[in-house]
Amino acid sequence: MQKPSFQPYYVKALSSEQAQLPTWFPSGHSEEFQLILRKLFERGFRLMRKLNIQKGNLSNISKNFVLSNPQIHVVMLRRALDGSVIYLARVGSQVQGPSGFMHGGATAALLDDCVSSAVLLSGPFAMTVQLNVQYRKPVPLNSVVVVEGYIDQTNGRKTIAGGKMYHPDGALYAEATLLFVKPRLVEPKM
Ligand SMILES: CCCCCCCCCCCC(=O)SCCNC(=O)CCNC(=O)[C@H](O)C(C)(C)COP(=O)(O)OP(=O)(O)OC[C@H]1O[C@@H](n2cnc3c(N)ncnc32)[C@H](O)[C@@H]1OP(=O)(O)O
Repeated sequence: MQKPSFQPYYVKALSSEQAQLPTWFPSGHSEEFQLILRKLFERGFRLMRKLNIQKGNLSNISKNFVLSNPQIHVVMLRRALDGSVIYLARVGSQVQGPSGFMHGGATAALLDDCVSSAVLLSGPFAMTVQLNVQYRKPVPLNSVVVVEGYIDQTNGRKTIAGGKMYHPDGALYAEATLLFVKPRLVEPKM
């Protein structure tokens, strides 16, 4: 199933009414960042809280490479309608690959993490076994990116999923297709 790209509903959201942000909305972000978050709320995304309660086997996420990384500040949102997940992320200066731009491995990790969140929050524990990233534009350091993760289809223990990384104006930085497999035996702790 082909998911609609992020851009059309992002652009459409710009014309709709302002959503009311919760009082616990993290402060200190740019106006641009707050505008995107507001628009996402209007599209039905909700900030995830109390993750360890919702998914007991994910209670260790504070050690997650991406979510605990001081160079990658993430606000996670999820849409109940289809389980897709949005990461609003600010990438710092020390995730450099090419001079002035984000390392491709960091881009891949961010995509993998966002899509993994969509998969893990939608079903049983599964691990990435394939990650195919298409890099479309270099991502500047010290910038805000919007990452979308969604499930395409699940067939038995296998889930095919996808992710996209955008500039806040909707320009595509990178896109990925992923294959997840639910382990046959033990469920590793994340
Ligand atoms: C929410 C809060 C935030 C939470 C945020 C948290 C985000 C965390 C994100 C972390 C994401 C990661 O980095 S995960 C870490 C990187 N990934 C890994 O380390 C996974 C390493 N791989 C494995 O351990 C293993 O392959 C398993 C356990 C996944 C599967 O082994 P298994 O259980 O023995 O299954 P097995 O029989 O081999 O395979 C089952 C089926 O899948 C197919 N299959 C298996 N591997 C592959 C493959 N690479 N490519 C194609 N197909 C494959 C097999 O052919 C088979 O198909 P058929 O014969 O049935 O048709």
